[in-house]
Amino acid sequence: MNVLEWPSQSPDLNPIENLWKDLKTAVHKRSPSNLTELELFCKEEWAKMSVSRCANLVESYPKRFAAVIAAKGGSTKYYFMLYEYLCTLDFSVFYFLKIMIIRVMYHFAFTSQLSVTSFPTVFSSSKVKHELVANYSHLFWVQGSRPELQPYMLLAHTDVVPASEDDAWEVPPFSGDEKDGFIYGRGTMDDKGSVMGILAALEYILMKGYTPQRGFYIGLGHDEEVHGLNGAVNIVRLLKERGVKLLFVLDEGSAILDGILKGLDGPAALIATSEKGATVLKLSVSMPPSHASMPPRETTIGILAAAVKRLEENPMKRLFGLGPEGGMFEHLAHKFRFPLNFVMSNLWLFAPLIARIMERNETTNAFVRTTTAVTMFNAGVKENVIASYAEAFVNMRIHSAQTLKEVHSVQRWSTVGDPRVKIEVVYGFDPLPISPYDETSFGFQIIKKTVLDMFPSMIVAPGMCIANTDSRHFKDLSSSIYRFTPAIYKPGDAQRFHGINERTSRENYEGMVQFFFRLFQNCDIKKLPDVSLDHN
Ligand SMILES: CCCCCCCC/C=C\CCCCCCCC(=O)N[C@@H](CCSC)C(=O)O
Repeated sequence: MNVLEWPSQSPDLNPIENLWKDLKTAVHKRSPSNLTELELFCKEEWAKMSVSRCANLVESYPKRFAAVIAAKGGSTKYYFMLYEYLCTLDFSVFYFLKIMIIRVMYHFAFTSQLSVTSFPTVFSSSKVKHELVANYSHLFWVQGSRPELQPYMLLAHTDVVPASEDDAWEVPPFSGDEKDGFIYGRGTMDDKGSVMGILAALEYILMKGYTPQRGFYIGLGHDEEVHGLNGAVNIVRLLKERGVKLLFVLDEGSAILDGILKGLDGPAALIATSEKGATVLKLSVSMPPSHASMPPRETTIGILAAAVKRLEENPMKRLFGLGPEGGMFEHLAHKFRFPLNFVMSNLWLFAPLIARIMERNETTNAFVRTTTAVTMFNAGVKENVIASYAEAFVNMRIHSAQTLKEVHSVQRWSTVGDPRVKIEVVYGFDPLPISPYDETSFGFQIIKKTVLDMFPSMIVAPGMCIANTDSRHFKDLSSSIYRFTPAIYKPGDAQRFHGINERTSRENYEGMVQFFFRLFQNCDIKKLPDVSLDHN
């Protein structure tokens, strides 16, 4: 049998697309007025699909196949007929989002690539220029009607950290399955949710015929989890060559926290104005190998393990209140319950006390200090040979009030403290500058306005990103770099980043699409919101 290859998501060849169309037509005729009705009508109409209709679709397969060959693998009239038909429908936001959710699940389940057919308007609009950078990253330019307005840029990334099916996920990590209102899968939070949210919002706004006044870029990196050295760095290089300066940049890196900061009444949207620096150190110990029956008093493994233990037992000093987290807690102070509201309003006095409370929890500890995480330890080749070499990798995230140089010297001279342990710097960079967040800061105020448009009573405050993002490569293109995803995270969610059961709720995904949809329009407003009317 000859096996023919074609893209996994080729609607021209996929009979299910026609059935989707039938389903949409039938459901649309019944005008569902809420999600429950929509679900019910979908199920009822699906059950009515006839066997003969399916048989016809299978029989017409050779015709569609021939058309795809004639189009040299490109789109055929079959796909565009389907798409044009969909465009004639009067989509409600509800209905549109439902389709987008089906698309995002489909994307997670079946393809690792951005599909032209998932966002047909984006990829066919004359207002949008798309280019591949370093083969796999995507750069979109959405042209505005007023070229004199400075453009802004949205960032997200398509790559993810590994996930193993052996790690007790509730659903397979690359299934994209939905369970109890959550879409599960590696990348749903970090950061394919943002990729899909941005593109879905762009698709929708273009379908609506909205022409933005202010042009904007969208950069989707493919190697953020390994420093963005091919993706983000090359996007920056291209933009620099083209003389682009950005009004602001918005990337992942912070979110709406609900119940994560103890004592805070209600959720808070934290727009990170900076991110920590980082360094990775390699510690290693070498000695000649020997027989396990005559062990030396200390082995490579023992020496290194002791050094690693010293690192864990001697965390870097508390710096709470001396970086942008100080401003964050002062902004939030009045929303804390008594006596925390009083304490938070007087950080000059109470910062050391708060730091001791915050360091007890691993998420809040990250705001207090430069963190130290031993992430890899390799040694030994045979169970009866004394290992000649042991190495450990130490991943540190540098608090804004510290420098890379200072961190290196503390680790070298006081904590590792054993000349037999060789210390090499794998990489390192300083904490990022703090972006402005006063009432004249366009980017910050527009992101804030967009959050408040969606959640009018939300507390919005400047925050700090405790991890690292692609946006750090953009600091020569803009001094206003913000990290924020409009997703609501609750206790337990922080552990899903790079952990198991990464997931996004339907509400978070819908919120993401709505947020970017509104942001595109808010960036066209002529006057910044009057912050004196701000009730936060
Ligand atoms: C790291 C997760 C912390 C979760 C804290 C919860 C509070 C903040 C809420 C949400 C925002 C989290 C955004 C995290 C973005 C993580 C991006 C990332 O993983 N980047 C890599 C980059 C590797 S290159 C050095 C990283 O390891 O930092």
